[in-house]
Amino acid sequence: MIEATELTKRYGRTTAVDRLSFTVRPGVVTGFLGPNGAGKTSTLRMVLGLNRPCGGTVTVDGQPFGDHPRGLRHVGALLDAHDVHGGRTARAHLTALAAGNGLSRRRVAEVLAEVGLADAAGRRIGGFSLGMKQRLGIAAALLGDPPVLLFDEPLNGLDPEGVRWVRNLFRHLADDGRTVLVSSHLMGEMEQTAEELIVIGRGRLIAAESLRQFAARSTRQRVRVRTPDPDILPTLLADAGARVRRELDGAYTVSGLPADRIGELAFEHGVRLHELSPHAASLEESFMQLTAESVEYAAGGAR
Ligand SMILES: Nc1ncnc2c1ncn2[C@@H]1O[C@H](COP(=O)(O)OP(=O)(O)OP(=O)(O)O)[C@@H](O)[C@H]1O
Repeated sequence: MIEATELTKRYGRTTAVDRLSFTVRPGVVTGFLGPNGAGKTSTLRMVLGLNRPCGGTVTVDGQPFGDHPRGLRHVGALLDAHDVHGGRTARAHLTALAAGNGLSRRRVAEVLAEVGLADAAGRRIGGFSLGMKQRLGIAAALLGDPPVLLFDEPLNGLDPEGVRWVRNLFRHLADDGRTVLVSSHLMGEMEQTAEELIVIGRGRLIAAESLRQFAARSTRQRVRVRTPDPDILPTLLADAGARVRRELDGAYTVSGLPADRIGELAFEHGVRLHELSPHAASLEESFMQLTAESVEYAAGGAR
């Protein structure tokens, strides 16, 4: 279990993590979500004791990570897949890590096979694709067979087969009773990966709940309407409290009124409709709405 309490990190005048409190439970995959610059990496680095918090605490199974004598056997982490010595082979890289943590060479061979890099074990990492580096980083995280695993943007650079493999791996690790925390800036990536979510923006907690709860809370309906009487309908809907946006193809996207009410209003006023179709907002859209306020750099310039 990972527990953060009022965790805070400032870099000069930038507050990267702002009194953040959350709990990550074992046995489920937890997605750590936030737009670019939200403070995910800073938080993970504090969990691992690589950065010192300016305030608050974070513990892994009740202790600050630095106090755990077992290192890689307790927490495995993939932070930056590029942070490896390109001149080394995959096997040499993992063997050095294993030696530093009292782990066997046999374990190196096992994890190389587990991540699908057995055939590339003797190749220099400098020639690896990003996807292969991600696999190597995951192998390093698994090396000590730890009960707690952290992955920072592990799906970056993976092809669809790789993404499916990683999702299955995370699910199996969680099913074994491990604590698995996976960061991403894309809700779409987490939709099929995580059961629990911790959503942050500008270093602050926005939501901590199950994916199902998040979906139920944030799904908003929009209705697409087409009419050959465009002079009447938009005003009618706006007067009834809806927000109406005209699309490039001439249709209207209406939010704030259910489809049946729109149909009734049109009928009552003799407006012909050629289309009336409700659409649930995707989780990605809901996430974007929820975090819109906290996006550090939005299109159109920094805020
Ligand atoms: N070493 C540092 N020195 C100064 N500012 C930093 C440093 N590390 C991070 N920051 C700033 O802290 C904020 C949070 O960054 P962080 O990398 O933790 O976010 P993130 O959610 O991981 O973002 P991304 O998805 O872009 O990796 C950003 O404003 C970033 O510019």
